[in-house]
Amino acid sequence: MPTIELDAAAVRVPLPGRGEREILAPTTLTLTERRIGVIGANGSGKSTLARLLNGLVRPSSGRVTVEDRDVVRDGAAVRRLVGFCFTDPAAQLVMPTCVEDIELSLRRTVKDGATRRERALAVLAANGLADHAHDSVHSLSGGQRQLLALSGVLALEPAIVVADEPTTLLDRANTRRVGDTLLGLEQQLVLVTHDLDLAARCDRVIVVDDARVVADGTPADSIAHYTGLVDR
Ligand SMILES: Nc1ncnc2c1ncn2[C@@H]1O[C@H](COP(=O)(O)OP(=O)(O)OP(=O)(O)O)[C@@H](O)[C@H]1O
Repeated sequence: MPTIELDAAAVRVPLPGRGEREILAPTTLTLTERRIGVIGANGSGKSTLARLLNGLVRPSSGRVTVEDRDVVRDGAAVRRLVGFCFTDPAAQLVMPTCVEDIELSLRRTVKDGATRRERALAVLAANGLADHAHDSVHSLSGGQRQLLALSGVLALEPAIVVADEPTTLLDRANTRRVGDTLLGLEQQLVLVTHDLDLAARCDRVIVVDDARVVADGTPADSIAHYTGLVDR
């Protein structure tokens, strides 16, 4: 599996007229497991941590590297390695039909139009969307839309997938479908989630509370720590 390293990486944002606020305290982690869950309360800093991993957020101090590439200095290389899946697929889906949306993802890497179409159809088929290739993105269910957004990320064959609450908008059946797809990926997965059943299926779970990592270990230990915080 790839290696993601945070070396005292912290994120601070300006508070107008009042200095700065730390939204992630200096954090040092080495992530090498296949499926890494990140859990914690609303506003605790999970998305900030996830966004550091592909340069969507830059560390205010410290360093983040992916396979020894610095997310700030080697941003383009890091974005090729790390695919990012958002909570709301609408943030990623912009073309009228499903196949066109995947083709858009592939526009830089596959120059020939016929090959691009072939590759896009294969990616849709691999994610159970073959029958919807020529359908409007808007005709899909919420779960199918999330799978389509994920397909667009997977089309680029990233070594790592970071998914930020990808099932939050989904019902139970679609949560299971999208969760099964993500947890079954061959790639390394960093999964930010409020779904403790999905977190329990990861190899390692990190708990974020009040802008810092407060637990990091087996799913059972980390989930117990988190529920202890909630019940406190
Ligand atoms: N660019 C920014 N400027 C100011 N504050 C920010 C910025 N980005 C995040 N924050 C604040 O930092 C805190 C942590 O945000 P973050 O999105 O990382 O939390 P989260 O754990 O992912 O929450 P949720 O579960 O609600 O998605 C929140 O209070 C948020 O309002």
